Amino acid sequence: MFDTTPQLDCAGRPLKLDRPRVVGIVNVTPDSFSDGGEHATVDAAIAHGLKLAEEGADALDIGGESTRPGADEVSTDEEIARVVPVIERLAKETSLPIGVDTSKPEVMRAAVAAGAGMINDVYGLRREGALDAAASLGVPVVLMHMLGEPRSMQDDPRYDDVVADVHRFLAERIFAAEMAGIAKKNIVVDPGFGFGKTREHNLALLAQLERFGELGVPVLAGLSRKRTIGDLTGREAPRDRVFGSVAAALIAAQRGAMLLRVHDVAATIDALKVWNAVAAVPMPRKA
Ligand SMILES: Nc1nc2ncc(COP(=O)(O)OP(=O)(O)O)nc2c(=O)[nH]1
Repeated sequence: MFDTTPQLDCAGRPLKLDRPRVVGIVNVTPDSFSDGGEHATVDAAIAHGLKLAEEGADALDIGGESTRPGADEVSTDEEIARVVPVIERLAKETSLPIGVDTSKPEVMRAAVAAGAGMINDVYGLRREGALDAAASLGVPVVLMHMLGEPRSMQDDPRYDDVVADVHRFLAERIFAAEMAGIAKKNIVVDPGFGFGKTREHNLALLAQLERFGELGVPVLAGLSRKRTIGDLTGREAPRDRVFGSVAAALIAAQRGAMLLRVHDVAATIDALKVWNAVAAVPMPRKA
């Protein structure tokens, strides 16, 4: 009997989507909003990736350029120098699917050559050459919504209807990806929490996350340690936003997210274990 459970084939490393899966974040950056500088060196990032794998992450996402509002641009060479050694070592020392969080085609190619099996692009493959690079690499892609550019996206984000607008954008990016030769089974979408959104926009997107399931591809949610969590909980420091982040991850899972991109892997996995146990309980037939 064929196993019909959807899964992503990340360069030979399967990521089964039979239940919400946890993607651990490894930022090899000096200035990430969430953990800037904590894992900025290659060795520190590798150690952090191994720790997240130990904690039970289902996949890792390696980023070499901060995408926070106002972040400094990183050159292609610098970004490659940051992520490739980390990807190489983590691909060797773990059996986890490894994503690269980049928008640059050259970084995508170098990362996949080093062992990455998924491309996570906050620009939704809109940069010059990105669609063709991703199509030629043949690995799953995460298409995320962002309003404008990181530098200015939070200045004064406005939408007619944020859920409908983001939904339309993602539908267009799925179409563009398929036209470029990316198979639909290799496409994941992400509403891009915090990428040109106010707190109200982020809450509307989370409340109506199920709408994105209509696009026919898995949904990834990345709320971990973000400003909206901080605003709601009064936790100024990102590392103090674990409980709020876990709550948001659970809500996203309940509303259809199959991939949860988080910093706090162990805490999120514990919460999902409780959620999965309850989700597995057979419910009595409705009369
Ligand atoms: N698909 C996806 N990718 C993302 N990459 C970075 C960040 C920002 O978070 P972080 O990586 O912790 O910070 P920084 O970009 O400052 O490194 N958020 C997302 C997200 O929500 N979705």
